[in-house]
Amino acid sequence: MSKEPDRLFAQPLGQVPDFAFNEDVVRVFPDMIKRSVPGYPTIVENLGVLAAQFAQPNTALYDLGSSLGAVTQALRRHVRSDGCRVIAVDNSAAMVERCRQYLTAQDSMFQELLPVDVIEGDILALEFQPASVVALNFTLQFIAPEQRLALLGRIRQSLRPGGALILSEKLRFNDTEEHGLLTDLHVAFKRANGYSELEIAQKRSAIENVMKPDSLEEHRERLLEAGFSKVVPWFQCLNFASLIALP
Ligand SMILES: C[S@@+](CC[C@H](N)C(=O)[O-])C[C@H]1O[C@@H](n2cnc3c(N)ncnc32)[C@H](O)[C@@H]1O
Ligand SMILES: O=C(O)C(=O)C[C@]1(C(=O)O)C=C[C@@H](O)C=C1
Repeated sequence: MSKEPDRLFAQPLGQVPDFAFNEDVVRVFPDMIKRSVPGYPTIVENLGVLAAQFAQPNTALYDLGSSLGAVTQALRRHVRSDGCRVIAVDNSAAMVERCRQYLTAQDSMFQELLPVDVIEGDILALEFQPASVVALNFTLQFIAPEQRLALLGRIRQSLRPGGALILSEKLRFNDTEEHGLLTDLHVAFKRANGYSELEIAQKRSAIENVMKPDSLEEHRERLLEAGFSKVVPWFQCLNFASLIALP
C-alpha cells in the first residue's frame, strides 16, 4: 500500500474544487481515509470477520465502491466458504487500476484466497448476481440521495437467506447539539492526526457538494423500506458508524 502522506489540501487553493476520486486522491488514499475516518481500520478488519458469518457457499460477495480494495482484501483474509467469489466495483478508473495491482500483490503473498473480479463500473447500473455479503463501506454517502433507495432495493433482491448488507457511513444527527458535538470531536480527531485548520476547512468545502450523509434514523427507515427485515448497528466512533442489514 502507498505510504504517501495526504497533503492535498495543505496549500491555499483559492476556489476549492469538488472532491473527486482521481489520480491525486488515489496516491494518498490509504493515509487520507485512515486519518479522516475514526475507526476505519477496525471497521475494515471486522467487516471481514462479520462477512465470514454471513457468507453462503456458491454466492457472490460484493465490495461496492471498493476504492483500493481494502474491504476486498479483508473479505479474502476471513471468508472460507466454498465457491464464493468477491466482486469489487468502482467507477474511478484510477482507483480500479491501483486496486488490481494491490490484489495481485495479495495473490502473490497468500494461497487459496477467494477469486476476485475487479469491475470498473457504476454500482447503480450493476446486474447483481445472487449474493450473501454486500459491503457498502463509505460509498452510499457519495450516491445521489434520490438514487439510494432503488440501489438498496436491488441489493436486497440479490441477497440470499442468511446473508447481509454491511453499510458504513458518516452520520449526521437530527439533534443540533449532538450534531455539533460529534462534528467538533471529528475535527479534533483530524487535528490529532496532523491535519491543519486549513486542510480541514478546504476538505470540508471539497466534499460538501458531493458527499451527503444521512442520519441513523434515515438509514434505518430507508433500509426497511428497501425490504430489509432488521437493521443492527455494530460500530460507531464519533460521527461514523457501520450497520448490519438483514434480508
Ligand atoms: C470513500 S470511498 C470507499 C472506501 C472503500 N470502500 C474502503 O473501505 O477503503 C468511495 C468510493 O466509491 C466510489 N464510487 C462513488 N460512486 C460510485 C458509483 N456510482 N459506482 C461505483 N463506485 C462509486 C468512489 O470512486 C470511491 O472509490
Ligand atoms: O468527513 C470527512 O471529513 C471525510 O474526510 C470523510 C471521507 C469519507 O467518509 O469517505 C471523505 C472522503 C475521503 O474518501 C475520505 C474520508
